[in-house]
Amino acid sequence: MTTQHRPIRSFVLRQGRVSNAQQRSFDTLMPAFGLTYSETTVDLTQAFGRTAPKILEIGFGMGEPTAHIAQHHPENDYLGVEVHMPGVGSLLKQIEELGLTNIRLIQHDAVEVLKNMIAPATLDGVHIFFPDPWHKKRHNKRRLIQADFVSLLCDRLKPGGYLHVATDWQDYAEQVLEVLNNEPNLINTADDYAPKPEYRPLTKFEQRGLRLGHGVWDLVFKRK
Ligand SMILES: C[S@@+](CC[C@H](N)C(=O)[O-])C[C@H]1O[C@@H](n2cnc3c(N)ncnc32)[C@H](O)[C@@H]1O
Repeated sequence: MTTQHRPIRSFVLRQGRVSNAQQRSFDTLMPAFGLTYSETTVDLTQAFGRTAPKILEIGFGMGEPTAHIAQHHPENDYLGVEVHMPGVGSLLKQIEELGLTNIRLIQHDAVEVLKNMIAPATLDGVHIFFPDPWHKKRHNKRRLIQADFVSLLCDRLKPGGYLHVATDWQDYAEQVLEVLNNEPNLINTADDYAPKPEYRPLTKFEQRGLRLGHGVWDLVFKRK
């Protein structure tokens, strides 16, 4: 176990302009796989056209883990929320290439989506992989995982549903652990950090980081 603070992936994610291919995927596939943000709750059964476990992913970035997980778990439906348009285009392209039918996307702020579009007790799981670390002390308050946000997540999770957070910043991991431990509606599935669940793929950045001795922390909690 390492105690370094260097990020493995956070700065690797390309936050650049939308490529032509991403734009094309966005234009052609968003009508089929995208949900428009609205201030009324969405019927997820209708949106996916079937009854199946519904997993929300917040901030999927370029979407490789999302596509991988959806491909290997066709029994589940995955709702991805991301603000970054090249990422949305990139995941749509993977949906097309892999022929996936169990992903829907919303390009919007996930906090507003949770508040307004997701009905209470509807989610079977929530994935938050490598949330922006906001590593400067004065920016820590911008971090997504805070007590109010976690309480909102708990309200939207079904009893028995899970929350899975992964981060490569040790001090963020410690903060997440503290916030989740303090949420009365959650119970830790491990003593503190969890082993990486089988479904979360190791990306090449993570593999490289692990080879260099950097750490990644998974936290998996269950809704009571
Ligand atoms: C460090 S990246 C990680 C991306 C991806 N999960 C991964 O593992 O590669 C964090 C992502 O969260 C997205 N994000 C941050 N705040 C968000 C919010 N409030 N709603 C939706 N997406 C958000 C950012 O646009 C960014 O793509």
